[in-house]
Amino acid sequence: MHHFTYRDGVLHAEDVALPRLAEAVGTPFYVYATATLERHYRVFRQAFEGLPHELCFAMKANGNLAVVRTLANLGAGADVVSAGEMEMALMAGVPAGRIVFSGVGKTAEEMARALKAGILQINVESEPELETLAGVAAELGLTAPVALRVNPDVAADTHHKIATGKAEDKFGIDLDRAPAVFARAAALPSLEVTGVALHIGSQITDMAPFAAAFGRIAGLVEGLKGQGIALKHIDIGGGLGIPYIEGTTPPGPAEYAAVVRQTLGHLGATIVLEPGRLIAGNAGLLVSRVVRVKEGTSRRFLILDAGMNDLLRPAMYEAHHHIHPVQAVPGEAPLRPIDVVGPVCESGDTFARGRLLPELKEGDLVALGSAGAYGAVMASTYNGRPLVPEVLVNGGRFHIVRRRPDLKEMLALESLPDWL
Ligand SMILES: Cc1ncc(COP(=O)(O)O)c(C=O)c1O
Ligand SMILES: N[C@@H](CCCC[NH3+])C(=O)O
Repeated sequence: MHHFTYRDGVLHAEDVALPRLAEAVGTPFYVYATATLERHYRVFRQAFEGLPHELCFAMKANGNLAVVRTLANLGAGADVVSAGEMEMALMAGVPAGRIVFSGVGKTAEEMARALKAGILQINVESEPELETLAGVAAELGLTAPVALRVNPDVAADTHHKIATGKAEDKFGIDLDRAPAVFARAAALPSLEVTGVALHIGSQITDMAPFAAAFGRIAGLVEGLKGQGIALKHIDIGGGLGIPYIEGTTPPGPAEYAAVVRQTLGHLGATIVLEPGRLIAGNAGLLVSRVVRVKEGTSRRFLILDAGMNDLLRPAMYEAHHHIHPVQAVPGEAPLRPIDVVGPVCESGDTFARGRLLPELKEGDLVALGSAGAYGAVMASTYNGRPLVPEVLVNGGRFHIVRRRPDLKEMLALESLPDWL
């Protein structure tokens, strides 16, 4: 069941011991477990069995080439939000016909690239975007497959920075404007209206907002049918939350799929799913080494070689990530509260405050859990720190999918003007 487990006294990713991996790759690094990715993908699809659907993995959660290839091999499509993500999806082997393109700020150039690639659908988020897309398609002599992203004005109980479905959020077309915009889209000859899209936020662990939003969309779809606009696709976005805290079990794909069946199942459309976090989140760890332990006057600090630039979520969303000592800890080992921090020069570079951990010392390895989604993709080189490697394990083997650049390579992107 679990693909990160203690064996022979140390934490393993599948059959690879993390200390061995750390030796080979150097710390910090991200590691992803193939078996977990595959299991999450299968469980999600099984929940929707019998309902026509297309699963487009949200690449913003994890754009690692080997992760996306693993999912593409199982039949996944991709939800992309930039030309860069689209090219990465194609490179990973996702067929163009399984790619949907979302986002409020697509440029005309990005639209043209998507149309030339022949993707499944462009999810348009505003009236001006619709007009631009119609123009781009007409100029290329192509027909753009379009879904309109609607804002259902539903509050999702999640961190305010990742809620997207309220009227005041920048995403989607207001529900009451939607019929008119659909009519306009249907009248534009370079567009083919294929569907409606929504996405109310991320890390949602309560099914009620999904039910409310899907119910509103069902009403819209029925109204449009009366208007003579039949939709092939209902793209319900992503957003299903995962357990970050060990031992908690938020509703999973089965409960989510039940809501989808109840609210949208009768409409006969293909449901497009865009899960990101649920597929990749608990399939990844960030492995880091203890640089030193500092006993302050008021607090104790465990200083890691990974920082907020490598895993931004705690600093940005006060997110909780489990911290696993890589060396197995005997059951009776005393636990003491300690602040787990990185080396970056900001107090926000804190992974956990007062976390109960066994005694750890310089050189020990720890693994930050649930780091497979919105981890490496949100990393930066802040404080002159190179992006860390990403490794995929599969059974007993591993592959470094992205290696650590050396400082020379990192600096090679910079140059000085000749007048300085
Ligand atoms: C349009 C869209 N689809 C899918 C996702 C993926 O969401 P999650 O990782 O929460 O499943 C997001 C991010 O929240 C999104 O903005
Ligand atoms: N980056 C966020 C999720 C954003 C979802 C994007 N729409 C997180 O780490 O939780």
